[in-house]
Amino acid sequence: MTDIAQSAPAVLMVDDTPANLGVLYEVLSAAGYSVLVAEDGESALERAAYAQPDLILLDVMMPGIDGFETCRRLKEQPETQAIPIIFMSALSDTVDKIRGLQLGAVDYITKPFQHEEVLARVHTHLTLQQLKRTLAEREARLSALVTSAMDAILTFDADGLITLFNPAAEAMFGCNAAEVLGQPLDTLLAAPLRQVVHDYQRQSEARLWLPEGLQALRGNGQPFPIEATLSRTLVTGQPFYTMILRDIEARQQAEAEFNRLHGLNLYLRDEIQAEHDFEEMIGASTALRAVLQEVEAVAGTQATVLITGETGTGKELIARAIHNRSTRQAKPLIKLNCAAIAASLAESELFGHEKGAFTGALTRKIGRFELANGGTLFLDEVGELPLDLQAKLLRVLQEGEFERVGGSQTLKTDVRVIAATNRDLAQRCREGQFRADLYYRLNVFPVESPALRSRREDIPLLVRHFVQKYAASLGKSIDTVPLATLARLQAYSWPGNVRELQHVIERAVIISRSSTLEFGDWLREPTAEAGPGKVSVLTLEEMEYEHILKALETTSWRVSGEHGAARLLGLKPTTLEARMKKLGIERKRGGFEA
Ligand SMILES: Nc1ncnc2c1ncn2[C@@H]1O[C@H](COP(=O)(O)OP(=O)(O)OP(=O)(O)O)[C@@H](O)[C@H]1O
Repeated sequence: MTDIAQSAPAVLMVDDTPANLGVLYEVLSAAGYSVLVAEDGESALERAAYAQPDLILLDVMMPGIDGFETCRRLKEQPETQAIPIIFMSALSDTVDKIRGLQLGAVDYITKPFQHEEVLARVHTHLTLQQLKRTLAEREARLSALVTSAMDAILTFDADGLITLFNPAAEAMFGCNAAEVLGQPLDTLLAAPLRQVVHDYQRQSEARLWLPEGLQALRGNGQPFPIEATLSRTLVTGQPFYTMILRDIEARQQAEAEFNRLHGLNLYLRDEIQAEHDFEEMIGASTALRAVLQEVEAVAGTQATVLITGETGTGKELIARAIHNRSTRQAKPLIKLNCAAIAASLAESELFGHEKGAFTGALTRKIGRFELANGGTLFLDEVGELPLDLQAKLLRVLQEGEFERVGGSQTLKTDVRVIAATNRDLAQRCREGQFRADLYYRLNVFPVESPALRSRREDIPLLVRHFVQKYAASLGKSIDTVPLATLARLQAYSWPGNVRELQHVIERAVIISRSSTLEFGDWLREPTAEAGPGKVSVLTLEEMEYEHILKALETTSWRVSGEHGAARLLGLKPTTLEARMKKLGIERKRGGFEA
């Protein structure tokens, strides 16, 4: 009997005659069954509930509750109702047989019985029972699969009527199974897909893959893109179809967004390249050559670099040159101007934030440290970084770890930091404005960007470079710079350094009407009228104060824009404002425009 089940099947015999029980016990045990016995209906109910036999042989005539009543109760109880019952009785009355079967018994054996007949019937019903169980199990597994599938699964018959519609299909189409079962599938398909399904029904292929390009219709008639498989099975000679669909609307949207961002990324890279890559560092002075040597030396290392120097001397250009010569050059160089962002937003700019981290954080934002992963982060005007952020910056520099604002997940990043400042950071440390530990961490490799007035021999080269650059962009041809102009340019002190020179040359090119550069009376030394002897009396700071004040008065206290003081001085508006603050230059009431 081992073919029926792994362990020996258990048979419960219920009979009030011990002799009958004895004989059957012998026969069933010899056939390999595990045999249980009960002498009356009551104990049969108890034993069956407890031992869960695979089959029950039940005598009809018994004292107390008879076999019929016992059968009725067994079929009533959930734990015993599935056990097949075979009645045994001396009665050959058809009425009783029918009654037994009506009560749920599977068979009937008449006493006296042949041993072989008993064994054959027991074996048959145990086999049937086992098959039923296997079938039920398979059905349960299949139904769980269909119910829990992420893809919509629907089946339809040869007439195109829907016969199954799983929960994923309900969610995808936005209608209940009850509404669509028995309805034509066509109502859920856009015309081209409908045609594909009809053609498929006429062909003999077992399976058809429908890649993207076709649309189904939601319950409200709204089309949406899908990809699907169609398959055919024969059930009792009739074709039966299964369609498994995937809604690819979200995926297509995500792909479109990815492409957009990828494109944007490439565009920005190109823009950055166009802006800066070809921006050579012009100059042949000893001071500039020394800087370029330092750039070459440090570029290949992973060392943090601190570039110091006055505004407009080319600190950003130096940072880009280091990045472009480093092993990180294929990855982005991301820039953050620490002076240009509000202190309250600086942390989120550096480290990003999670959605809902603060009012206005509507989506997750990726910070500069994440954007620069694998590449370089250029922290311009690092001296302006708020103190609390200096501590966080130090942690990333030391451990390569940080958290987004409002996030609990610790993120790792591999970023080389290049910082720049026009401040005296050591002095800022003494004033308690800058963390000394961060200063030492940044100052691993200091590079000093020389002021233009300390390398005047570069001025002619720079002038030629900017004249050519702006003339080309304006479609002009300028080949002569009068010696007197050059002499004036070389004599000037250039507090705004190369940026200031660049702007005055641009201005000159704009106004030039011939092939000779025309130059206006734009270069006003703050101390020019004081005479050469007195220049040394003024400190640099005093000179700067005077110069900025004059520029602000000339521009009616307008800081930014085409006619602003920043432009005139060759400074970034944010830098000018920072300098004004430092020097205590107050905006004039009423007359100031930012
Ligand atoms: N040696 C150079 N050759 C050509 N252009 C230069 C040179 N140095 C600076 N420039 C140009 O001058 C302008 C200012 O340079 P940059 O922004 O690098 O200065 P910076 O020191 O970072 O200024 P800030 O301190 O104000 O941020 C840029 O347009 C840059 O291309």
